[in-house]
Amino acid sequence: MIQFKNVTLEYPVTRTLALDDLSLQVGKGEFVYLVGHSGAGKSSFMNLVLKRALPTRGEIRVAGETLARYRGRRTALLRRRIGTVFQDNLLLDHLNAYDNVAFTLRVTGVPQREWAGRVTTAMRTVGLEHKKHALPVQLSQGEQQRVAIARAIVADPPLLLADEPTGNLDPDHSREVLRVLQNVNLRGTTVIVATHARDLVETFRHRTLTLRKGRLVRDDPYGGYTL
Ligand SMILES: Nc1ncnc2c1ncn2[C@@H]1O[C@H](COP(=O)(O)OP(=O)(O)OP(=O)(O)O)[C@@H](O)[C@H]1O
Repeated sequence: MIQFKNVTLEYPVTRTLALDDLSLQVGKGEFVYLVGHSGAGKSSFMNLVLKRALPTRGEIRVAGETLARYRGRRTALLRRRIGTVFQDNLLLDHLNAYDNVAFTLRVTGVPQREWAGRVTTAMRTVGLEHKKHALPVQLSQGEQQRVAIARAIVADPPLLLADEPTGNLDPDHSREVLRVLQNVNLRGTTVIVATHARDLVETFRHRTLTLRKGRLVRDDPYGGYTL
């Protein structure tokens, strides 16, 4: 699903070396954690996969295709096929949970007759079918995070990128979110989770990639949190 070959990312203005000669592969259907100290390069990795940033050197392939060959509209289409759960993509305040989730279907061009069924399935996956009429302010942070996951998965993306999906959540809600992500993975979506949540990485074991100063220093198939 993802292949990085000797990828280096140096941010232009500050000349920060965010990723340094990174080579790795993530196969279809895998569940992978990305861990590392703050500034290790986790978000930069996600941004490269989404082509929000361009590598200074090296080659990136997503779903078998070289990202450098994607241009304009194709880049937009690629992004639409990748579900994202990021701290900064908040729910739209004026829309209820159902409409927030349906919004993804609108922008991905899914026919309207499929919306109700798909939204209901996604809301059920995150355990919030009964809250579909609630506005974001009427939901707890954990529930809002689960709606954000429902929104990310409703179009059945082959790949889901989650950057700190349990940031700001208490331990119970964090575990709930992790279970949801695992369910999504069991349904066939490749899931990559960048996180600082040691307890989750230790409890729900999956392959774990550790970055340190932009370098891959560990690739543990059985998981475990060692920075
Ligand atoms: N847009 C940018 N311009 C310049 N430097 C950046 C930019 N974004 C990130 N950096 C720098 O690149 C390095 C990697 O940052 P990145 O956000 O990828 O780390 P991270 O592992 O996601 O950190 P955190 O766990 O704190 O989110 C850091 O030194 C950071 O300061």
